[in-house]
Amino acid sequence: MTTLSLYDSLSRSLRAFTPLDPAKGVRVYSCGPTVYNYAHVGNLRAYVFTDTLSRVLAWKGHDLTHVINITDVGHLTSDADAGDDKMEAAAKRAGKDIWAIARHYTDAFKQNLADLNIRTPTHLPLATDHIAEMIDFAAAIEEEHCYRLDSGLYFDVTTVPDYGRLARTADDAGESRIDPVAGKRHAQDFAIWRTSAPGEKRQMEWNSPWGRGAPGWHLECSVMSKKYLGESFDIHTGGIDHREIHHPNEIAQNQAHCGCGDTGAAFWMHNNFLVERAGKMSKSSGEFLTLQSLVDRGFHPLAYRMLCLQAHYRSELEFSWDNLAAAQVRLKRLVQAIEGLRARMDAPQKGSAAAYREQLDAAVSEDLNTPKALPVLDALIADKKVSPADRLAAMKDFVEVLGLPLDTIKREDLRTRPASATIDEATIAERLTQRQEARAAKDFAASDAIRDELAAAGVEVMDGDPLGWEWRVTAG
Ligand SMILES: Nc1ncnc2c1ncn2[C@@H]1O[C@H](COP(=O)(O)OP(=O)(O)OP(=O)(O)O)[C@@H](O)[C@H]1O
Ligand SMILES: [Zn+2]
Repeated sequence: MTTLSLYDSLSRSLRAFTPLDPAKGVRVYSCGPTVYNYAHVGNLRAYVFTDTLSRVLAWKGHDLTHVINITDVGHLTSDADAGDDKMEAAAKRAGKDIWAIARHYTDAFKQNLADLNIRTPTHLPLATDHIAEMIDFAAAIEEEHCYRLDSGLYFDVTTVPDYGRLARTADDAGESRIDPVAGKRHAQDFAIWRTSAPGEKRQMEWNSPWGRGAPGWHLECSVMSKKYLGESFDIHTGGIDHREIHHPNEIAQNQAHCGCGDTGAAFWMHNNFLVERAGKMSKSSGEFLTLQSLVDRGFHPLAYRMLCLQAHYRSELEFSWDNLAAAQVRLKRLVQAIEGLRARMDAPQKGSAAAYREQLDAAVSEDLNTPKALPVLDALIADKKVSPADRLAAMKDFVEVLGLPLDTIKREDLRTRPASATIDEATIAERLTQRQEARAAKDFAASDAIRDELAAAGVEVMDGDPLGWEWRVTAG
């Protein structure tokens, strides 16, 4: 197979990937969701990306350990040291038990992963299950790297070499984004333990050598990556917002803890944003799209996966309903073509499909270039010089690598009804049969009446549709 090259944000270059310690397989850590709300589809782009990464690694024969953590404490409303804990703020707003909120959104996140055919990571650890280890980690670096303030234990970023090398904004403009905390030695110093203010009522707090309080968000990832993957592991991922503050701070803690220059991961990889016309999709800004809201509009979750795969993970991707609809059509065309191949399995053997596997390998080995791999799949499915059976066999590699379950998904699965539709599939099928009968009997008044009835229920009849779709829902 071709050597895999991956873009490392720290060296700002494409580098050939080889496992740090082949005996340990490949170890990957991905910053997980903050479970104070549903993940928006932008957040989910980050996990489609990590899933592509882990699928490519597994396909190339690596034994993978993948961690996605659940941030159920510590992430403040600003990535810098200011604001409320996002979890506490959400619980207060909803007047609910914070643990119930965390559980609810964690379950919803797991469902999102399943719906997008994202492989279940090896570990999905909760930050709140690792408080004792976080306290140990902080205690171990306290003397040489930290100082105490009334508001908590702070990390002095000048105690490690090259702080902020990862960030693109480690200049004056960047620093100004960090809100001041009284007494901090340097603007970029950050809390690794936040002590509850006198009179502050937190639902989640723990005793520590620095008073009752909660861990800092950056500390969690250093502790959980070290626990599940070791002090040095292969790849750390996150969205590009993490390149600026969260990951530089994780790196600083890792360097402090190992007492060496090691940043923790051999590769630091970042996916670009899903944006809307108005800008980055963001949970904190209030309005955002969940996977369920796409389903409610009649889209299959895998249409969203297809949309993600059509863009390179390091490019910005613009979300629009038209783009999503086009991705769903592309998926439908593939599924329809594959159903056609399945009907012709006894056709005689012809040329070989081996070249397609090589082209797939070449595309994804080039920093996971999925937009380049998709046309290879189209070409394979359409190649009349290869027998249908061989095309279907060769397709399995694409299924594995791209995570589109083309071997099991059916056309009907892709015909999702919007939640607002007032009619079910069986009724639609029944009406369409009656309409065909009316047309056969040249009773066009009856046939038109049925079409109008369906239109009123949000279903458009598609006569002569080349995809053989018969009907579709009108955007509801
Ligand atoms: N619009 C986006 N496009 C792609 N990835 C994103 C986007 N927004 C956030 N991410 C990534 O999603 C992952 C989960 O982030 P997390 O749940 O902590 O988001 P958040 O900071 O609470 O949400 P937001 O930034 O939307 O307020 C992170 O890797 C983050 O970098
Ligand atoms: Zn993290």
